[in-house]
Amino acid sequence: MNKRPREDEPSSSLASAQKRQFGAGGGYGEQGYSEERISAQRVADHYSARSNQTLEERENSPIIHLKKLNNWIKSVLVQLYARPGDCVLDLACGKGGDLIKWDKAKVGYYVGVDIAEGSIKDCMTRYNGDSDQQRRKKFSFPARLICADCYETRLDEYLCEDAPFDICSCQFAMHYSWSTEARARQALANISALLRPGGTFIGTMPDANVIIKRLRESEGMEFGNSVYCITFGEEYTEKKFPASRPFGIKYKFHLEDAVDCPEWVVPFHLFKLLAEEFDLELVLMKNFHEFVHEYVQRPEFADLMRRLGPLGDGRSGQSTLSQDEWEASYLYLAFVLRKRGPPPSQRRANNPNRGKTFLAEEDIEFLSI
Ligand SMILES: C[S@@+](CC[C@H](N)C(=O)[O-])C[C@H]1O[C@@H](n2cnc3c(N)ncnc32)[C@H](O)[C@@H]1O
Repeated sequence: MNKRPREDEPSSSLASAQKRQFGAGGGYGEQGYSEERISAQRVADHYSARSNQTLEERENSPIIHLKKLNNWIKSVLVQLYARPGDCVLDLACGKGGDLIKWDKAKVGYYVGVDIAEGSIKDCMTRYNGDSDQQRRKKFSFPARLICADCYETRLDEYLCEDAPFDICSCQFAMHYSWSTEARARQALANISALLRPGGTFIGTMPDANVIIKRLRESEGMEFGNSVYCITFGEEYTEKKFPASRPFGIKYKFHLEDAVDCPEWVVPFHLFKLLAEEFDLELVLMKNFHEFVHEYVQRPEFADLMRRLGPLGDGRSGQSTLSQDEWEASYLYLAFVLRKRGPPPSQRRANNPNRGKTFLAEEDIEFLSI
């Protein structure tokens, strides 16, 4: 297993960063604001355009084993932290790739939010049980699907009647909030306000330590392998990232058969500090390599690994995760945060009006900012 690199990317100074970003008068400049929207829209368009793959297309993907490994990691997080009957808030839910995981955890209610209209519609199809991939019974929990920018929209207000949620999940997407401090704050404000005290926030995102280390090791502004490529702009030629500007550090990320859009570096120690401001305390943070090594030791998760198949099942001739896919997985980390405060002594009664068990397109709620 690779060793963790030292923590040498942007360091803390939220206050000074805030002053720079907001200027004396506070608020966005006109230009910064529209740039942000344009970037968020680019991300949304990219994901919207990626339609649901058939089972065959998926199995032929050059990163099929990486996708399976990612699914194993998300399943472990869900199994560790979700409880039967839980109300789930899935931020940046995409095409609903985690619905089966939540169903296995026997959750009671699900709200999925994503900025990409195409993805949220695919999520609806999957939820209704008619997607090509699914071929399974319908899900047992009622659901609600919302198309919105989770990092701009006041979801705390919009979803206040559904709150509190027991668990919030944001898988492979928290870094899209880190383009400005205002967005990062809105993301955490939404999560904190909607979680109950003692509620859990689970997620996965790029590991800034690894990305910055790889950039510094590379000769130019680009690094990667046969499955991924990361490119930083010329403004970072010195490969220095001042502590005073920890937001908006953009790079281009290409992951074969999956991602091709701008992303932002999230210095994890700042993420942790900012989360604390919103009463979210760190429970766990592990790079994917460490996560795999640790949890595959547990018999129940080793068994799940065999069933999902990212590392093969030991039969000869079976393909497994390639070295390049394993290296790409090193770019990510998993985290768990807990909302401060004592959990309520009683779970709130389930509101029978919440969500539906079959969703039509008209049921998808569209929120503009
Ligand atoms: C890599 S996909 C992950 C999808 C899903 N969480 C999963 O693990 O399968 C990233 C998702 O983040 C969504 N996303 C990006 N920016 C967003 C934003 N500002 N608000 C809501 N969703 C966003 C994208 O549309 C996309 O569905």
